[in-house]
Amino acid sequence: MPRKLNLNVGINTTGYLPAAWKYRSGNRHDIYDPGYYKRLTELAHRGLFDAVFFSDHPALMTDPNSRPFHTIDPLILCTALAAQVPDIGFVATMSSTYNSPYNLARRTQSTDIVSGGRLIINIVSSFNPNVAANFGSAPLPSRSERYAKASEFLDVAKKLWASWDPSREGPVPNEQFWDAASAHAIDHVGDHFTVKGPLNVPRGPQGHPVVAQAGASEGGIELAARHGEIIYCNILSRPAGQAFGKKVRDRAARLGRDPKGIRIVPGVVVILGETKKEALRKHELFSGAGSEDGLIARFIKENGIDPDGFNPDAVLDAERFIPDPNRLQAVGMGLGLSDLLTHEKLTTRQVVRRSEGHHRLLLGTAEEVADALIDLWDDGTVDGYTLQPPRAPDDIEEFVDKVVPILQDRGVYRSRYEERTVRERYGLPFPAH
Ligand SMILES: Cc1cc2nc3c(=O)[nH]c(=O)nc-3n(C[C@H](O)[C@H](O)[C@H](O)COP(=O)(O)O)c2cc1C
Repeated sequence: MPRKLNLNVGINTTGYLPAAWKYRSGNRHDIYDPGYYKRLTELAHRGLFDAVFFSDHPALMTDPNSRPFHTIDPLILCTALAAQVPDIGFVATMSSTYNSPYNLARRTQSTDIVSGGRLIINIVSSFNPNVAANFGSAPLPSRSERYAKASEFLDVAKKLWASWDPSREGPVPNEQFWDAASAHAIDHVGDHFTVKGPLNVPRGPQGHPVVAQAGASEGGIELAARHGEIIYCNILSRPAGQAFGKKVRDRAARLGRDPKGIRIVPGVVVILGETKKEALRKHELFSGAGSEDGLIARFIKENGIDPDGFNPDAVLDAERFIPDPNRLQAVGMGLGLSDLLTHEKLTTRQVVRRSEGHHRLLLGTAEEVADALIDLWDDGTVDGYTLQPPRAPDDIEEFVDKVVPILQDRGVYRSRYEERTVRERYGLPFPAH
């Protein structure tokens, strides 16, 4: 089967860019209206996306000038949407630090069965202290502790997902209801979890939900290599993308895992215009910066640079932007920029037009955007993208109407849904027991 471009689309609240809510159609109550998410999912379905994507932090953002980005629980929402919109898949972000393996394995396997094999779970270890504060008085565990727990969490979840397999049933005597030997205890005893099992939900149509992973620190790469089937990341250029993909796949091979079971699916922010100039102007508005100077001023502030005497047209030193591996925020979010500057000599004025919200920024006409999307996909640097629209529904609708037809004309994107499960759509292997 010819290789096709995989596309997910983020549909959190009003869209990906915090300040872009001022330029969207709709009202502020959309963010907790199930009907609104149904309309977004139907729009994504019309665009034949592989899946809609929900990032998540179980904490309310309370900045009055920005929209809360995470509201209704993603797994609940995905389950409800799966009953209303056919074909399309669902990515629910869930924390391995603030969940239990048994409950998460049960809930996700249940959604995967209910949806007919359309669930992808994006396992994050959570890095936000406001999240930690909602789960007891203990501070956020260190990154290394979080990732050690995340790895064991997924080991346990996979054992549970495979623990009851009706296909293992033998002949069932008349007086018996079922062959209980088809369900095995897992008797897991580890550093972080003790779980007997079996799971009281049987194996689903995908074996288990597809496992996505975000986070690109050392711990994030290890988790991706061990368990990640779809890697959601920040890739701003070809050399950076190839280096990232090689790093994850080489680590997977060293761990005895077939790297062919890994798809690199970075985020991408697309802002379309009838002309490049129009797209540049929309970027200045949707980012909240107001102008190119505003974008530069924001960059200086976000990176703690002394504005006095700063020259936005001087080439930036990549070393200066390598994120502290122990910083609180996601290291992966910061690595995108330092990787870009490692491979390309760029000034601030150039950089602010290459990345928005830590993701690769594509500004231009539909043709130019389609060319850029195909560019990194064609040679295998990436397997697809998670489109992060500045505004929902507006930028999703524009992408579906203007960019999808070009991708289809180029023969790189589906013209109809064919495979039943998201695992099949991504060409991922069915998990062994
Ligand atoms: C592209 C991307 C998206 C992410 N989305 C989330 C998210 O929705 N929720 C979350 O808690 N962490 C998210 N993270 C952070 C990591 O998944 C994870 O929480 C980890 O603790 C920090 O990542 P790091 O390994 O890059 O430091 C994201 C990271 C990346 C690179």
